[in-house]
Amino acid sequence: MQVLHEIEKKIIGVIRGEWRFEADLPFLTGLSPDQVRRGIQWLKHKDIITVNETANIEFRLGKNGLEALANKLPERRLMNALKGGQRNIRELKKELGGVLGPAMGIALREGWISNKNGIISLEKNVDKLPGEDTIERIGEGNAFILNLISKDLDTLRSRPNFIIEKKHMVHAIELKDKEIKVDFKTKAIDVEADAPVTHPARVHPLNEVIAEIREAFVALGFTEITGSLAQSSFWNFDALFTPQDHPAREIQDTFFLEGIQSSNFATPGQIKNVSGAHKKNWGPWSLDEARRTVLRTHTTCTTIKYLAEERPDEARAFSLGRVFRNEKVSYKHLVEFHQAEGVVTGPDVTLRGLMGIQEEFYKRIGLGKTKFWPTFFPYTEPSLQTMVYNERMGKWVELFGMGIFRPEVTRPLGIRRPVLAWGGGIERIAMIKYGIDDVREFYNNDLDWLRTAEKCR
Ligand SMILES: N[C@@H](Cc1ccccc1)C(=O)O
Repeated sequence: MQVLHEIEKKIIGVIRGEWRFEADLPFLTGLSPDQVRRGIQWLKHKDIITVNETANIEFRLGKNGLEALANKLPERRLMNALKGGQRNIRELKKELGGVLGPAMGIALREGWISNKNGIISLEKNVDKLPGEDTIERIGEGNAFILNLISKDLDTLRSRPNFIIEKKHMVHAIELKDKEIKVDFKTKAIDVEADAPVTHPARVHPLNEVIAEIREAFVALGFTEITGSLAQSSFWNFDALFTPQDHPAREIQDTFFLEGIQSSNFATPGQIKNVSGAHKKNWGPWSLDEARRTVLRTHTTCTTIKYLAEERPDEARAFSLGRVFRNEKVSYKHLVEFHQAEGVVTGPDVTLRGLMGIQEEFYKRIGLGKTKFWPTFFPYTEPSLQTMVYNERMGKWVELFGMGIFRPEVTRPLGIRRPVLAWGGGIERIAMIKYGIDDVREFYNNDLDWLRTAEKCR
């Protein structure tokens, strides 16, 4: 028993036992042409009906046809002119003008008239000349081939400008199984009906995760901050109390923009104070080194620049974006990837509070078991690392680095309140959520994967 939509039932109701033209179905069913079109598509897809397409030809009179309708066919006019007896061709020419030629051609060929040295006489009286019937039937309107006698029509079709033809495609609808049983009482929509698989546009899986992280931050009351991808070494390293001979500042870890020295990147006061902290701890400090432009190696440069510029008493801010590291590409490393970074400052922020925010944040982005581990960053003290348990791989993976900014970072920039900060790779989170083991998968543009990738919880 087929469960069908109301529209389908109405169509089946009128094609039981006989085929119908699609064009007649709106009248027969009371459906709109649009509903009929849809219903036919559904029924065809369900293999309940067959649709046969044929061409129907519509005929109208052309210029010469209309002229014949008004004044009769040229050969008829000629024969009428001969009814009273034979005539001289010159006289006829005066009377009939341009139509005399074609009229003589046909009438002579058919033996209706004869021509003896320019004297024309009628040989035979013909009641209905070929084509006269068709011209009458079409008249000034139009007609389909069913209403016409094809032999009569054909004589006119071969003459120029008598008949105009227009092709219409018509669809004849027929039931495949004449005995089909339709339940006329059941529900209107069959939610289990097969439907073709479609692949509507979707957001890239990585962008989906980025959007989700952004939403989690916003829900926790954070405001988004942004920064440029190219930065002075000053903001990427020096302001973050990273010594100028630190290994991270080596060419094999960082992409330097060759020959581009940053200028006006900080105020003289900021440069004086930051360099002061460096000199006090490690001796000589080079302004040229601080000027070297780098592709930012982390989003923490956006955080510190924001804090130095705004010096907020209280703030919750976050940034998301691309970072670059001169690393060998592998299943877990890309040279270009994304980081998420959060920062909180206020009169009474604490390390405990930082851990609380982390737990809330991970819960919101759907990560499971997490734990904290002590670690080291040049700019935070204490420093922690969160690890998240990857159920599928059965192992702990590093997630965010975090800590409280050292006074050597905050004091030179006039930041008075304690600052909590954390940051880490977005691809890593996305790998856990999408259950993939190779980070390169996000950038392979594998359509099959992009179409079917689903986040696992
Ligand atoms: N910038 C660190 C993370 C971090 C951010 C903020 C504070 C401490 C650590 C990284 O790249 O991994």
